[in-house]
Amino acid sequence: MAKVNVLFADTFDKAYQALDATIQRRVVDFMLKLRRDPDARGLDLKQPHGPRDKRVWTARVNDNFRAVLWRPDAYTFYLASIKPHDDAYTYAAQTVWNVNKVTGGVEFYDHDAVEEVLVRSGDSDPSVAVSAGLFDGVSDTDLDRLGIPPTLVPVLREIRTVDAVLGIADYAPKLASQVILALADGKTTEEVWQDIVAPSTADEKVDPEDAAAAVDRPSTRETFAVVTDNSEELERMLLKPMSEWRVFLHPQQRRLAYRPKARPYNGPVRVSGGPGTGKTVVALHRVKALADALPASSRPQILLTTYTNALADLLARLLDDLGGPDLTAKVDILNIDKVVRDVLRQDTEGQWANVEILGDAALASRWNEVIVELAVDDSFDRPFLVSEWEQVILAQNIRTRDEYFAARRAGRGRRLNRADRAIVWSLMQEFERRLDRDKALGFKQAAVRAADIATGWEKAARPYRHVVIDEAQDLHTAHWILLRALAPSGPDDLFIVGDPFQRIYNNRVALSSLGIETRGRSHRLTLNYRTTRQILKSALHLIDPDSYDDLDGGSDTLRGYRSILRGGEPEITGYPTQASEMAALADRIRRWHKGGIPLDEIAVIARTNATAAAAVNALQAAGVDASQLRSGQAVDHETGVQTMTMHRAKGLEFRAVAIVGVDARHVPLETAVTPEDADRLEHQRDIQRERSLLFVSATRAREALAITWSGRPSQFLPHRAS
Ligand SMILES: Nc1ncnc2c1ncn2[C@@H]1O[C@H](COP(=O)(O)OP(=O)(O)OP(=O)(O)O)[C@@H](O)[C@H]1O
Repeated sequence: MAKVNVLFADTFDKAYQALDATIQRRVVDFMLKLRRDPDARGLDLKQPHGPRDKRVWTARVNDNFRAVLWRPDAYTFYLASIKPHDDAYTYAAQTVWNVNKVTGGVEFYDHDAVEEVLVRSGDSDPSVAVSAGLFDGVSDTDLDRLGIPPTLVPVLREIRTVDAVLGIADYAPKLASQVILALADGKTTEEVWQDIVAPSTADEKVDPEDAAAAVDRPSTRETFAVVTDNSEELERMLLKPMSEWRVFLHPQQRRLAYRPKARPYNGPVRVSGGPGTGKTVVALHRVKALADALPASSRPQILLTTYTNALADLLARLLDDLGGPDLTAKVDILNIDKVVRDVLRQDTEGQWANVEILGDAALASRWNEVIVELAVDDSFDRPFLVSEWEQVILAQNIRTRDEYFAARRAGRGRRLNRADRAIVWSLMQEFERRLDRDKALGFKQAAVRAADIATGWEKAARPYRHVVIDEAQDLHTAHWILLRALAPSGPDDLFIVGDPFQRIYNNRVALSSLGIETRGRSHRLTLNYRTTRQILKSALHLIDPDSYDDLDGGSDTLRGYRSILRGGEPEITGYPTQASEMAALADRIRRWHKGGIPLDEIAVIARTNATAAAAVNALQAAGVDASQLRSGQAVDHETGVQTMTMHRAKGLEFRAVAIVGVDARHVPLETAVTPEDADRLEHQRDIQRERSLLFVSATRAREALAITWSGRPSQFLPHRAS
């Protein structure tokens, strides 16, 4: 018998999750049976009356339930849903299927449901429909070129209202939904082609009659997952809630992660994209693809790293979700500081194995000591010295006075003459001498030493074959040199994922200058899976999208960044006092909770620990369960509303987010911004970083967002705050 292909749609998965456990078991048996012998009698394949597509069937799962499927040829089955007997026949008759001419992907939709949207919105009522069609300016040829299924074109011609567009986007196939939303938003057909359609087009010429050839296309797999012969794996795919990211990838996500083995990446790859575009998802799937291709070995050959400990823990949990222990056994998942620490530990001959690594607070008090004891005047304050140390001395691994005098200080706003340099160098030298004396290092300094050690290793001694990096925008130059040295240069060596718009630490690099060449291997994701269109729009108002550089000295853009999710408008509100702001916060949270959002799916985010603590106190006093999530601490779902700083919120997501204390003193935080007259460039960068913090915070929200303040509003919200 020829190979049987059985695939199930994301809608099938949802219908499955609504069934009770005994029927779920029957469903898995049914799927496996269909795969083994599609002509088995018990399957009872029958066609509905008057179908829109003659290749649609229903099949028996048990006496009460039937599956709805498309059988374009004898051996190919696409499962759409599972429904009670009569509903299954009705639904089967209504569905329209096709292989998309542009993407080559199989897609389907419920045509009757789409027509009902037009009736409900009044758009199809001839007595009302006097206004112009919303898509009159787009020709049939263009709609065809943009991958709109032919049967949807007449429907689009009837649309007159935005309500109808939104309703139809809920039912249309994925690509068509994105295209019509973007056209309705006023994007030109060329923009829609470039930003939405082109990344999903098929690699080869598409034969719309050949549904079997479509099975493996990335755009088919955006909606359909392949049924394998492993019942456990199948149950895992169907069962886990929120599992979509594990199974249904955007064509671009799939192409990036599951590159054919025969065509490895010929060097480092860089993937960028706005918040919520599934960068972490791509990194996790990339790890899986690399791991699947590796033979079992005694120690992990893949390093998956990110900036903070909390994010590394999150990655470990997600990777386990994706592939279980077979996968995680092949991967070291470490935050960047642990990577540094691991390398230093291997320096058993040298002086670094047992060194103490100091955090920012400990370093700050040492700087203060040096300044008080040595500085002749106050022309170089601690913020200046810290950034000079990190951005110049450590970034260029400068060890001598001569090297410092010859150093490039590009990007540093304050010019230093020779006399200035002499003073700064003497302060630096003394600062480092004291650390040496105490056998201590700062975190970034530790990274420099670790990079020195690792770059000295023979190629064969490099511990990993593949390094996958998430949240790359926040790594320091020394981290990059270190990571570069951990895997030998070669195919599939580095996979780098990050978003410059979310840079919240003061590190910036040009990767190519560090021997990490990603030119020709840089990709950008644009479809947001997390956040509603309404929230995204508000979040985008918080930043200036034209002023962000990428990791390679170029500029990054959010062009094409979009969502197809829908929800309410964010609330952006000021209050006279902090007490009234907090009282409103408690009310808002009660409202969200009453609306069905569990407390632990609600986050309160503030710029400082103090404001976060004030929010926790106010909520507790108002009888709302809340706790503060500290840095390094994992989310505890037992403790009610999760309250945290903007830094801690990075990489997380919640159904509802309230950002509090967004006033003129705290956002941007006065103490975190270099005065403009002290250093204009540094000032601009600080402001941008503060903006990014607010942007990161707002984009953690999936369904509901509130931004509030008391007193004078933040300068980042001026036009709405008035
Ligand atoms: N193909 C997909 N199908 C369904 N959900 C997805 C898909 N890709 C990503 N998601 C979901 O979208 C959300 C954001 O994904 P992810 O965290 O990977 O994005 P990100 O780009 O790393 O975000 P950020 O930079 O804001 O931290 C998650 O809930 C994830 O499960």
